[in-house]
Amino acid sequence: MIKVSIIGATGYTGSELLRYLIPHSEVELMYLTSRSHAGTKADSYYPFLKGSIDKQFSELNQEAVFGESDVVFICLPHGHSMELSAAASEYDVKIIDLGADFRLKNIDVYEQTYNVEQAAPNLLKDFVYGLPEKYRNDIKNAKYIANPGCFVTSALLGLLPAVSDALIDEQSVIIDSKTGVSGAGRSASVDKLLTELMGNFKAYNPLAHRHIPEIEQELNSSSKNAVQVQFTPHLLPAERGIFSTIYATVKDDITEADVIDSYKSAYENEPFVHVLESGELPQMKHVAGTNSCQLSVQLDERTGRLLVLSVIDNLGKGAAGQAVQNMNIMFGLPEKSGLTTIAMMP
Ligand SMILES: NC(=O)C1=CN([C@@H]2O[C@H](COP(=O)(O)OP(=O)(O)OC[C@H]3O[C@@H](n4cnc5c(N)ncnc54)[C@H](OP(=O)(O)O)[C@@H]3O)[C@@H](O)[C@H]2O)C=CC1
Ligand SMILES: CC(=O)N[C@@H](CCC(=O)OP(=O)(O)O)C(=O)O
Repeated sequence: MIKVSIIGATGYTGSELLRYLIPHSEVELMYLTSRSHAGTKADSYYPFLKGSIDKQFSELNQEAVFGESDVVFICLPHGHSMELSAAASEYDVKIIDLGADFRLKNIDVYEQTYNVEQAAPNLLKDFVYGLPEKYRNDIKNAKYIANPGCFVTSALLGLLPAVSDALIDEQSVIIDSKTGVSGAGRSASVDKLLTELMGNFKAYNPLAHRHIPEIEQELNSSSKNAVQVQFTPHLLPAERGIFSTIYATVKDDITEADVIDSYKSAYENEPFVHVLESGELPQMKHVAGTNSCQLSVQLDERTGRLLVLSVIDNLGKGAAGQAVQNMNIMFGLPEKSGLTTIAMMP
């Protein structure tokens, strides 16, 4: 059994991890840490876990958590993983960080984007970017994983085949994303109230969202030419889900058959990425609560633009599901272990 602990278990990604890890046949849960609810039973804090778990949250005791676990998921706000990972490096324990502290390889870019100092620069080279569809072989041998951002996952899965196979003008990419509100975490702010969200729809952080450098880092490392993206996120009155509508101009002579071949061959052996058939369109509900990504890929012959619709659950493939997929790969388990949930319909 793999001994697993979660730091920051009371948040949305922490509770989503529990939903995947409790039924996982190879996992033994060790410590679930919380500053604010140490001593509270997990199924009192989260009654949806009644009958599924008999554990309580505890304060973070680094010696116990890092000393007794095989792998620790860090589910804290950005900026908190650097010091913790440095402390963990004294122990024989793997780390999967769901935050952004080790995703950006360029220290200046990280510090400008997140407005904090990179306090553990020596560990950066040891963190593998946790997108299995791109880095599966590196993940197998990794000690530390930087789990990708949620918007970034939807954008990369929607664009990597086109960029790697040089099908599109690399400067023409537009990513128009919509997210459910759980992407912002569990601590409420006024703009996340039901009264502000219901019947409403709005953009935020246009031109400057913190996921832009992460998307460009990963597209550029798969491209011969420099890639630049225009990315605008929007907030939906929904609990979870990301729907990214992606446009890019195709290069001369590229046909729809080239595009479809590229995506089908990139993902034919991927357990969680599904390229839809012609005429099928993805919906957020069809991946809700799962680790799946559904992609619709079309070429508009009239405008010469590729249109990709990429749908994930921000808490699934965008966070906890992908983190469990990475754990499975790191420990040599079947990749779908604990991740076989099917979305609910209706
Ligand atoms: N929500 C999403 O869809 C996604 C989130 N992520 C990333 O995952 C990480 C966790 O996100 P999420 O679960 O949504 O966040 P939440 O805000 O829901 O939970 C974070 C938890 O961390 C603890 N915490 C909060 N502030 C601090 C602090 N200053 N010091 C120590 N602990 C703190 C809190 O637990 P307590 O007070 O009990 O200690 C809280 O429950 C973030 O880095 C986020 O950006 C990544 C992809 C998607
Ligand atoms: C609705 C909302 O606010 N979503 C968050 C993105 C989700 C997130 O947690 O960011 P990471 O994936 O980088 O960790 C945002 O736009 O900043």
